[in-house]
Amino acid sequence: MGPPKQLKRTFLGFDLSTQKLKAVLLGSSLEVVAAAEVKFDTDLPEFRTTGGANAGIIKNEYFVQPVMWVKAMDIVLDRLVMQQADLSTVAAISGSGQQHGSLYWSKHGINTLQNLDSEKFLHAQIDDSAFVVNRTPIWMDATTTKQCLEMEMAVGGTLNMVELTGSKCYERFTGPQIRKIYQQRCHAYEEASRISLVSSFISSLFLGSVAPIDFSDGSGMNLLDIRKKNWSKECLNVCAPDLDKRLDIPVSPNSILGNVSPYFVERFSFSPDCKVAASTGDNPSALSGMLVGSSWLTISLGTSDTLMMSLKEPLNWEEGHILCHPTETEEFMGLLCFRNASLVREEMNKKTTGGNWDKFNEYLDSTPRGNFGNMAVHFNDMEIIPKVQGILRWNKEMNPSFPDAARGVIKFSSPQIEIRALVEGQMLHHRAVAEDLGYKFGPETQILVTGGASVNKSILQTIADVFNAPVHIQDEGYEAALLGAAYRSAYALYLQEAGEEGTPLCYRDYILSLTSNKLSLVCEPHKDSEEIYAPMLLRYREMARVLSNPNT
Ligand SMILES: Nc1ncnc2c1ncn2[C@@H]1O[C@H](COP(=O)(O)OP(=O)(O)O)[C@@H](O)[C@H]1O
Ligand SMILES: O=C(CO)[C@@H](O)[C@H](O)COP(=O)(O)O
Repeated sequence: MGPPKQLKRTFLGFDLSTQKLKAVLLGSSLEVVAAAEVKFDTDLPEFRTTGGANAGIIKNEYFVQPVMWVKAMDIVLDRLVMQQADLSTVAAISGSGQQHGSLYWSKHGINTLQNLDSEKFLHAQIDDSAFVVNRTPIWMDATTTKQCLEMEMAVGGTLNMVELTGSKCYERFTGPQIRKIYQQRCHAYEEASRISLVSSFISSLFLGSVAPIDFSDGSGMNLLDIRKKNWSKECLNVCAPDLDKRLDIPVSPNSILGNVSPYFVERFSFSPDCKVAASTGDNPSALSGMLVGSSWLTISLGTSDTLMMSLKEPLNWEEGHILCHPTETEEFMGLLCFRNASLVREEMNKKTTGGNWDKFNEYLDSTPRGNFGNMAVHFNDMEIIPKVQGILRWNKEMNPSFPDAARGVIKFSSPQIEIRALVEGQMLHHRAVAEDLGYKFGPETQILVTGGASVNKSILQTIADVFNAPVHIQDEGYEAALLGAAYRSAYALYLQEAGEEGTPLCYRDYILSLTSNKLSLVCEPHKDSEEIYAPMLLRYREMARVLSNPNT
């Protein structure tokens, strides 16, 4: 007799983020059984991405070809199989997707999705003709200022948009992006039978039909009423005509959407009973993968740097975002996203050390906290908060009464000082934005960091010092967004199986009852951190102001 069914169960999670598609297979104790990834720049060079994205000819325009993501799915599944991953044991699947990006399905594409031939690769079937927009906008795109203004004006102003959807209109949010396509490529909009987010696209592939959008990732569109957890008719109307049909009704991120499509049963031996759960955005998924209490601040250092926190009630933030919570579905999450993050650190690393992170850390560690008064703000691309672009360096004498130097013409005297000024400047920026929105850092603050750069202890130490709080990482060694996807699939299945009977455990209790994934304290702030960084926070704010208004 084989082991009981429960013991053989595994859970499959995907994270389709900016630079990679990652997959993880978790066993019944949520331990990692197999993992694989596909890096777009290097594994799929034919798509010519840099940092996972294609830059357009217009300033601040970024897109990808959706077929790249389909091809990546073919490869990542093959890589799992090569590791002897037994996909017949998968009980449920879910995904995490970079937020805000959108895909526009043609009628033909939907038909293909529903009738996949298991003898062929996905990308040989779901090809360019499956989408009516083949340069599909992703979160890095910031070309929709006009549409943002129009949408806000049509709902009665910025505050009304914030009150309704949890965010003012942001260029990368999906609503303004859809409106731009409707205005500039009216024919393509008309031909688009359905619109997916990157997250719901992952579920769609496995379901064999276009999956609904979950209301946590749906909160990143400027279209969802975050209190009602449904589309706001007002926002849909001011965005584009007949949008409700193209979006379908949003669902809870804890939903099971159906069984895996026959394609995966025939090609990869998935069980026909394997369930496909709703996928969600990578930041909500990261919060789901970080099993901490609501008082923790969580930080993801992915392509973007993001700060996330759980909130009982939605706040009316004029900057930043309030999203529906991905697991405690009556609650909310706060999200602050910063564009100038890993790619800026990476560029500095290339320039100063030829791309050697060990050397980068050696340089960072060789300079004192506070950097002898040298500070920098690096907004290489237009930052999200504040909406400013440019680089500014100040040494200790520099202040706003030296406007010429303030324009960033001076470079520091050594790579060591450059690197510390960059990393301290980024973290001061993140802290200042959070504080300015009312987030209180105090002796009780604890931070959990995830994302690609969370392996870097010297950056984590700078975070501990600038935020004056202990920094932890998860022991598992996999990123929280990816783990969160697999965890959520397990929970969605548990809820479905619990049915109407009894009171099911809440997400955190259920996941903690299965997993032994622990946190490790990696860095404590130095005793004099507040003394050093409190005045630098004030100086950072002044630098951001000067950068916004160079003539003042
Ligand atoms: N040792 C390191 N130190 C600092 N940053 C690192 C290190 N290793 C990887 N990274 C950064 O991690 C980023 C990728 O993070 P990841 O979370 O995988 O991105 P995404 O999820 O957005 O695709 C890279 O851009 C790289 O700069
Ligand atoms: O735009 C946002 C959040 O609002 C970004 O955080 C994207 O969700 C991309 O995430 P990463 O690939 O950087 O993890």
